[in-house]
Parts: sequence; structure tokens; C-alpha cells
Amino acid sequence: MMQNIFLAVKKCQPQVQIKNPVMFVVYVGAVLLTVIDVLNAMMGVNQRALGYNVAITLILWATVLFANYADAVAEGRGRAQAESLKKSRHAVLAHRLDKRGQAVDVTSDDLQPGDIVQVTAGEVIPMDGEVIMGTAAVDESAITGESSPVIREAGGDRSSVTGGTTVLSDNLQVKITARAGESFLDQMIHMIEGAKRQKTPNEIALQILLVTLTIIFLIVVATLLPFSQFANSKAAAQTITIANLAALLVCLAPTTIGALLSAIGISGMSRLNQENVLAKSGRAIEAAGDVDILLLDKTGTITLGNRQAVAFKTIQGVSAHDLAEAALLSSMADETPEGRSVVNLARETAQMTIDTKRLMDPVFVPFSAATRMSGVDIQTDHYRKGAADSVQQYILSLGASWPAEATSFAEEIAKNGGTPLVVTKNATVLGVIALKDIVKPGVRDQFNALRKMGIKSVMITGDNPLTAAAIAAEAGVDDYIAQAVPESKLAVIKKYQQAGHLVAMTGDGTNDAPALAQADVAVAMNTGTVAAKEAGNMIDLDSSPTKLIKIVAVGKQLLMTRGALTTFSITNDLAKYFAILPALFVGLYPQLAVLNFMHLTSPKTAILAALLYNALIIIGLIPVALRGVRYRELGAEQLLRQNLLVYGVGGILLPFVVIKIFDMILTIIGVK
Ligand SMILES: Nc1ncnc2c1ncn2[C@@H]1O[C@H](COP(=O)(O)OP(=O)(O)OP(=O)(O)O)[C@@H](O)[C@H]1O
Ligand SMILES: [K+]
Ligand SMILES: [Mg+2]
Repeated sequence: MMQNIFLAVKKCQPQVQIKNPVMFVVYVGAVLLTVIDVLNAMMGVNQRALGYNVAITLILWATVLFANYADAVAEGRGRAQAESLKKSRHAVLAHRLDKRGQAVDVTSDDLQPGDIVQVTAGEVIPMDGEVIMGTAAVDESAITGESSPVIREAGGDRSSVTGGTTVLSDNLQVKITARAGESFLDQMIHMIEGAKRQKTPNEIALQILLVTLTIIFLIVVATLLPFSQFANSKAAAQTITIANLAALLVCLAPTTIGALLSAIGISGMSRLNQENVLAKSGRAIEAAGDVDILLLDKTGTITLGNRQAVAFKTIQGVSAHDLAEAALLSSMADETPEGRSVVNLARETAQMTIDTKRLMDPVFVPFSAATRMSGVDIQTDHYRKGAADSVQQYILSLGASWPAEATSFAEEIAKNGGTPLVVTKNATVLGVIALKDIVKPGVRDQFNALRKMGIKSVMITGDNPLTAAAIAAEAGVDDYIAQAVPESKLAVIKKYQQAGHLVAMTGDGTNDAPALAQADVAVAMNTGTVAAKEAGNMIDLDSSPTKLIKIVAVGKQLLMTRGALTTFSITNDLAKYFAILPALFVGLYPQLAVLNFMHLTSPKTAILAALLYNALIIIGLIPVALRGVRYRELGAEQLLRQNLLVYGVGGILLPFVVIKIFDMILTIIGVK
């Protein structure tokens, strides 16, 4: 509290104030009146008039301070979170491998992208990177606040590690991808502190509207100024003063929303942080409020993502030994989790042993999302494994025949939600490997909730249609697209966007990166690859597939809060017309007394009451700006109607009541 008040005072500098044009007008008014008050005091004008002018000046300063205070409070939450992150950001010892593979001790600040470091159990990962060898349990609580360890491993979609997190078991070789000062932790701190917060297009549009309104009022008030000089009656000269005109301007300008606009944006951002989501831009949060399509990939997003080989199915006439051997050989250098699990299954279950040292010049064919196959060429023998349709194409292109049995094995595995990988040696299909994956618990309810919010969920996977259908049914998504390659993920998003939809996408793989870059709201899983995290405009530290529900709620709440408070701020003016106009001009046009139906005591009490209301309403609405207006899973129209009712009608009525009460209080304490 004291700190925020201090910060609010500190923000009273022109270069800070000018960033918020509406409040800048109030600021200039306050400075101007202060100067006039000082001059008047020195010239010794009438005490009572001076007292009144000083009161108006003070209320203007209070208005400026309240707006600053709202910002300070909103920023405060981020400050606390950033402080705790900064504690995990310090230089640590790193074991960098030199050209000969020898570990050399350096500090994390010396590391450059491309360096390879060794990290063993108990040590802190010195800098962001990608695991290139090994599997380990990692404690990421320093950044996620989540205490249960996560698995990080080479090859797959769980390969990225963050500097500042701790390896709990085993050891990893990590290829560094960032340098000191530009790490994920640094970015997080920046994002959370709001240092990089830029105004979104929506905010700018609203800002322009508010400034236009302010300028109109400024012109209106300025044209009134001559009345104070040439007023023919003494009564008019007494009321149409610079102080009163400044008060009129400040009351009419949209100061309420002007004061709270940036606090609303900042607190939207920190509400998202509290959900363990980091947004790289405020724009993405706003887009989340309007999203109506969600694309998710299957493996690792909807399923647990650790697809493990569980069975080998041999084609008739092929020996189990030959299949296990081919499966093992084709996976020897396959560093994906799938590949490693095939090696394990071949070694453990099929008791397959191969002296890999005796293999002559193997040429490995790594897995790629585009070919959906992997394997090895050993002299004249070609071993391959991969998605059934890809392998079928490959086999047919070699002029060989495709056994019907392979299709039926693949279908059987796929119908149960598993992923079949067909294994071939040269042009012969030997059999099928069954990979098993598990749908994450609780996702069905989450997709139901999304549907209620009007968001259609579409699973998009590189897997075959049968597996996709089985998993889609189990998870309860609205639709699915199978056999997708990276380009088709991108194409699907573009297609939806061209049809006028706002698309969100959740993904973790390098093959998801192009699509993530295209999506309006792109949520990368923190467990995902560096490429995915770079392409996304949000990062979910919990890596939860349905985090989008929370993100959408925060986005909608942000848009609604801004809309509601704008409505409120503008409808407030009605009561102020009735309070101030008669007060100012009753001297000139006595007929205006009829407008004073609130029966405010005197022009002075009326103006002070209106100005006080105008200042205090900012404080009163800070909680709404920070918390956001209440959001429920209702249709958009229903929500809009409800908000218009509360904030529109409320905005018209409330100031009448409060201004009347303030007027009565002022009267009681003797203001005349
Ligand atoms: N190591 C591998 N070797 C050969 N083929 C593989 C390997 N891993 C996966 N595949 C095959 O390639 C297909 C596409 O793989 P990938 O996991 O990259 O798809 P994806 O587009 O990321 O979809 P999702 O992650 O939603 O399942 C898989 O369905 C599988 O049939
Ligand atoms: K105002
Ligand atoms: Mg994937």
C-alpha cells in the first residue's frame, strides 16, 4: 500500500503522464491551477475564493494520483512474481564439452548458443537448451511453481529444458539455445514486469476514441472561457472561473476509463500469469477472448505423449526373430521416444541382441514428420518403419506388393487408439509394431466446457484416421483431421481464418511451429521443443491441453471489463451535466435552474460534489479493473446484455445518488 502510494506520486512526471492523453489533460489542469493558486495567494485575493480554488486543485491532483495508483497496484502483482523469479536467475557452474568431449568448467554467463553442456543429477541446468542425449527427471518448480518432476529427453517433443531448473536424476547433454540475458527466465521476468507491454490495436482504438471525446470537451470548455472575461453580470463572473471550467472539463472527459485502461490490460496479463500462462503480447490475450476454433495436436497434448511399443505382430511366413531384428535395426539411431521404446521392446521381450559395432557403415534415416518414416541402410539392406500409409506408398513405389495382413494389423491397433508402425526390410513387409498412448485424464469434461463457451475443438494429428477417430471419440473432441503433415496443419488454420474464424492452436512439436506461428492464439507447451515455444505467442508452463479454457476466460473477461468500464465512464457524464451546467450558468441564464432538479445547495457544492465523485469513482472501480467483471459461461449476446444493464444503467444512476450525498455532506460541513 505505502509502496504503491509512493509509486503513484513518482508517476506524476510529465513524460509518464503524456502516455495517457486523457489523464494528461487532468494533469495539465492540476499544474495550471496550482500556479494560479500560488499567484493568487501572493497577491492576497479573498480568502474564501482562494480556499475553494485550492479545494478544486487538490481534487484534480487526487484524480491524477488515483489513476497512477491504479497502475501501481496492477503492476505490483507482477513485481512480486518477477522478484521471486529473479531469485532463480543467477550465474551457475556449467560443464561445457570441448571438441574432444572433455568437460570444462565455465559459468553459465559464458555459454553461447550451440555449446554443449553436461548436467548431472542435483545440478542446475545453466541455460536454456535442447536435450541431445539422455533422459532425466527435472524439477521445474523454479519457473512453474509445480513441484512434481517432469521428464525431459532427447529426440521427441519433450526435449527443451530451461535454465534455472534442476536435474533430479540421471544426466543430460544439452545443446544451449540462448545466451545470458536473453534466456527464457529473462523473457519471463520481462513479460511479467510488463516492461515490454505494448498497447494492443484495440487499446489504441479505444484510446483514440477517448482522446477525441476529450478534445471535443476541451473545445467546448475553451469557448466558454470568454464568458468569464466579458460576463455582464457579477454572478456569472463569479461562477465562470478558470477553476470551474477546469473542473467541468475534468468531469466531462472520460477520466474513469482513461485512468483504469492500462490497469485493466496489466491485470489481464497477470491473471493469465496466475494460471501459469505467459503471454508474449497483450494482443494474444484479447484474441483469446474471441477465439472460436481450437486446434490441438494429439500426441503429448491430448494424450500423455509417451507412445511406447507394446507388441510386434508378424506377417504370415515371417519369423518373429526377423521382425524384431528389423525393428531394432531401424530404430538403432532413432532418438525419438517411440524409437527408443522399440529398441527396448526388441531387446527385452524378443531378447534381440545385435553387436552394433560389427555393422558396416550404417546410414541412418532419421524420423521426420514429413516422411513419417525412419530407418537405416546397411550396405544393400534397407530397413524402414513408419506410418502404414507412408510405408505402403514407399513399398508400392519400389514395385513390391503390400500384404493385406499389414492393413488389418494396422487397423486393429488403430481402432484401439494405438499407433501402428509398419516394419520393412528391402521391399518386404515383415510386420507391425503397436505403439500405445493414453488419453490424459479429465480432458472430456474440458472439451465440454469449451463447447459451452462456443469453441469448437479440432484434433489434428499425423497419425492415421483410425487411431485419430478412436482417440477423438475417447477424448470427446468435436472433430479431427488425420494424416496431417506440418504444411497441412498450417493450411487448416489458414482455411479457418479465411472463413472468418479466430483460431487458437496448442502444440508442442517442431512440426507444429509453422501452424503456431500462423494461429491467432498460439499456446506452446512448456515441455515442447524450442521451435514450438518460439513460434507460440503464449507458453503454458503446466503444458495442459485444455489450458485454453482458462486463457479464453481471461481474454473474454479482459474485453468485457474494458467494455463495461468504458460504458460506465461515458454514461456517468449525464448526471454531471445536471450537476455542473446549472451551477456554472445559472448566473447568466437563470432559466437553467430547472436543470438543477437534484436541488444541489449551491454552485460551489455542486461542482465540488461532481468533481469528488469523478475522482473517487476511480478508486472505487480499481477492484473491478483488477479482478475483471464476473465471467460466466454464457453466450456472448447474453453477457453483453447483462453488462450493458449493470454498467450502462448503473453508470447513469449511480452518480446522481452519490453527487447528491456529497452535496449534502459538503453543505453540512459548511461549504456554501
Ligand atoms: N520414430 C518414428 N519412426 C517412424 N515413424 C514414426 C516415428 N514416430 C512417429 N511415426 C509415425 O509418423 C506419424 C506422425 O508422427 P508425429 O508424432 O510427428 O505426428 P504429429 O503430426 O506430431 O501428430 P501428433 O503429435 O498429434 O500425434 C505417427 O503417427 C507415426 O505413424
Ligand atoms: K470524467
Ligand atoms: Mg506432435
